[in-house]
Amino acid sequence: MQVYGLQEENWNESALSIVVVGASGDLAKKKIFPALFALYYQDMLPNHFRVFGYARSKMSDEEFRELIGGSLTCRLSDSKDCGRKMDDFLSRCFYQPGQYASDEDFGALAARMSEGEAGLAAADRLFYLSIPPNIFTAVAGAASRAASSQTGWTRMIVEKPFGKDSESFKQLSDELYQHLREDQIYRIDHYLGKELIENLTVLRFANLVFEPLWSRQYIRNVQVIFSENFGTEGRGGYFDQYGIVRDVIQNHLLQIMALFAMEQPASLDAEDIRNEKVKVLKSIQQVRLEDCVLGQYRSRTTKGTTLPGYLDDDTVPPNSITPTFAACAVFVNNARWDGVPFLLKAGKALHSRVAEIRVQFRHVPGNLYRNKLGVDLDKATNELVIRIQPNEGIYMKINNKVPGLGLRIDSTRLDLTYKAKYDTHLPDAYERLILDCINGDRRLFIRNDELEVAWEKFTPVLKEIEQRGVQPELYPYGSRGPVGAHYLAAKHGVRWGDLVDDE
Ligand SMILES: NC(=O)C1=CN([C@@H]2O[C@H](COP(=O)(O)OP(=O)(O)OC[C@H]3O[C@@H](n4cnc5c(N)ncnc54)[C@H](OP(=O)(O)O)[C@@H]3O)[C@@H](O)[C@H]2O)C=CC1
Ligand SMILES: O=C1O[C@H](COP(=O)(O)O)[C@@H](O)[C@H](O)[C@H]1O
Repeated sequence: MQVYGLQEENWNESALSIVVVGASGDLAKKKIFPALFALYYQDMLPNHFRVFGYARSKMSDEEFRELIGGSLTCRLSDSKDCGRKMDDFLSRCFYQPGQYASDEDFGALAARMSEGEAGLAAADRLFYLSIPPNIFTAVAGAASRAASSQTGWTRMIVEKPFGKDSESFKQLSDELYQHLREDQIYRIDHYLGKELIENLTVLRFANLVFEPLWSRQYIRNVQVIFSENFGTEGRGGYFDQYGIVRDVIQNHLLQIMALFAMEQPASLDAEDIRNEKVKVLKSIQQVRLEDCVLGQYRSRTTKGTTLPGYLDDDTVPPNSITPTFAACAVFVNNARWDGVPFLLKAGKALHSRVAEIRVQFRHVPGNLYRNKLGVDLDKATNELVIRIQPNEGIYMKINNKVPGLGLRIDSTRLDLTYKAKYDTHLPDAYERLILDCINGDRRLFIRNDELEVAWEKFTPVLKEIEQRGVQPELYPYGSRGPVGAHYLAAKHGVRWGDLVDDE
């Protein structure tokens, strides 16, 4: 395996063509091209790399360069050479218009790719499917038939959503297997590419102090929290067909939970890690409707400005009951986690943008300092917070004597805030994941059986919600979400750590 960015001697041996299918779209512009430029800027791409945009929209190479040029930024600290590098990068970008199911059009793309591959020992081709899911299979078929590499590898990154339930997942999966082998499919969940998520296994398995505490014996509950302070703006059409459970909880939050709760893998090999994830996912109980709270944001007028409700989005059908907020209590039926609630909470149009994991520990038995800590024992227990974004960091809430005469105890933090400790920019998740795919590193991509189990756990409750037409509880735009989330937490003896910290 060639490891680009690390083994420079390999860089001249083969060509790399990266094809962004759906190049005219939102994700391509917002994330994929900026990530590719950031990799190029950091010299992580091989010498003979070229980028091809592919979509139905008609554009010349020049127009395409203009389109993506506007979204590239020189955000890296050493940006003095950035203008020149940007021009170099753009000169390696090309655009090929075409239909998604057309072998002929993908053949024309292949002919253009071949031009830059001539004379090199191997030509590797990476297709990033940044398109709506209803055309994944058509593209996989046409691209693999007409534009696969004959001398190197061909890989495809497939975006979410990967199905809507167990049945549609299986259909999509079977269809993709008609064109691609498992080792060619890179199912992306961009949360796995975030710095703090990569660090989760390091934190657990490289520190003696955590692993012994990582069980029902010491942990009271685990909270995986995602909140955004903006609504579906512009993506309502997509979002309404899926809802927040499918958009965020069944994938991003469940993946985080699996990494958090799995047993130690035999090695850092992708298959060993993914075997452990599948094992713990299988041990999760079916999610029950009585353990879920659903919400939908409504409009709110504040200081003379009206923030639109979900139903005010023109792309959302009138009277939609699609949830934009959900909190679910999930349980793992195994010896390590029996009885520990994992609370997964996600919402749009809330009061802040944050993603974090909160681990609340049990009370110290026979606590000597009980009367010094006040009556609120919830506030006096240790809590480990892994802040995924923004202001990435890890902190542990501990009880500490307030310095000075007398004996006053205070809850304070052992704090590792990344920007205070590390003078380096954190790579965007898409940078890391695209580079991993180029290097053939599958650890942070999702295997088919992981998704199969993930859908098994959520499909029954999603169907029940839809069949019963469960009405979401309304919450105002910019609020802390529906009150029902507090009742759900209280039912399981939990207080939301993010809301306590806000007080
Ligand atoms: N945008 C985001 O923030 C995120 C997106 N994703 C996923 O990434 C993928 C791409 O997302 P995004 O860029 O937002 O998608 P877009 O809706 O912007 O679609 C991408 C491109 O696909 C083509 N397209 C759109 N609709 C259709 C259609 N019905 N039939 C055929 N072609 C169509 C269009 O290109 P043209 O008309 O030129 O052919 C469009 O520019 C999706 O699977 C999405 O779920 C995942 C996480 C976040
Ligand atoms: O996958 C998705 O993620 C984004 C949030 O990603 P982030 O990296 O900006 O936190 C979310 O807005 C979107 O609805 C969802 O599809």
